[in-house]
Amino acid sequence: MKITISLAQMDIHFGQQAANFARIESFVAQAANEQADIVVFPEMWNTGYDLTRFDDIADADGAETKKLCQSLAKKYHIMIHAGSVATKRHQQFFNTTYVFDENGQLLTTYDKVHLFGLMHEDDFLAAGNQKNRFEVKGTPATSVICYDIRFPEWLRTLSLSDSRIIFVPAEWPTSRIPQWKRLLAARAIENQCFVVAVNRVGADPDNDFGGNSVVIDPLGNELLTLGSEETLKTVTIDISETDEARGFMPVFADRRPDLYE
Ligand SMILES: NC(=O)CCC(=O)C(=O)O
Repeated sequence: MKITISLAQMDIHFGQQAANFARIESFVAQAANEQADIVVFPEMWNTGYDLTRFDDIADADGAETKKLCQSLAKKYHIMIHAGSVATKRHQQFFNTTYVFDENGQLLTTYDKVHLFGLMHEDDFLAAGNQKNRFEVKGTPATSVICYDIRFPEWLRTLSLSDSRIIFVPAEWPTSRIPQWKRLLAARAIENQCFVVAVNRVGADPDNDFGGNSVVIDPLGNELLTLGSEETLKTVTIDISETDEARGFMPVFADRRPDLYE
């Protein structure tokens, strides 16, 4: 099975949801024009980390995000991994991923599990506590968000449902891009799967963000690496490479979960 994936490495207007909503159609249209099966956006692309204003600007129950992405998915007949967006539910705020199929149907919802204290998420957001699993052209996949990649036990837990692709939307600062690359490669190698990671570019009042969105194969090779400019790039992956990696070295079968508690 081959899957064509577009990485929408966008800049984000700080706290301006309407402006960010207005920008995504051009990325979706370009991805569809490049025959992509799925287009992937970065973390919290609706507002950025304008945390103190979330009461005014976070998307209530993700309703606006869902309406927009469902209509774009249907219009361009393409799956949309909507990165993540700031959402509001029951008087709490979340950093939430939505994934839509090419008919606009919502396939999964995931709230970021590990909140990132260095960017004050834990002061403003509630943490998620649920796994997620969905399919891209019949291939099992899962999603985490940014800081989650520093928790290999969480990605392993998600991978045990036979995920062959791990998606990672991010707002990862420029100063730690070398760690971003190494962590993502390690997660791909140890889980013997593809990693599709989309970082934002540009800056907010506290950080510069370094792009370097990347698609990594199950052996840790970078198949596509973006620079630090706003852009969309497309690559095709071959899922049979995950079977080859797992057949050659049966890491999942060799696990000793009885010793891991
Ligand atoms: N938005 C984030 O979760 C950033 C995580 C990060 O920068 C890290 O170093 O981890």
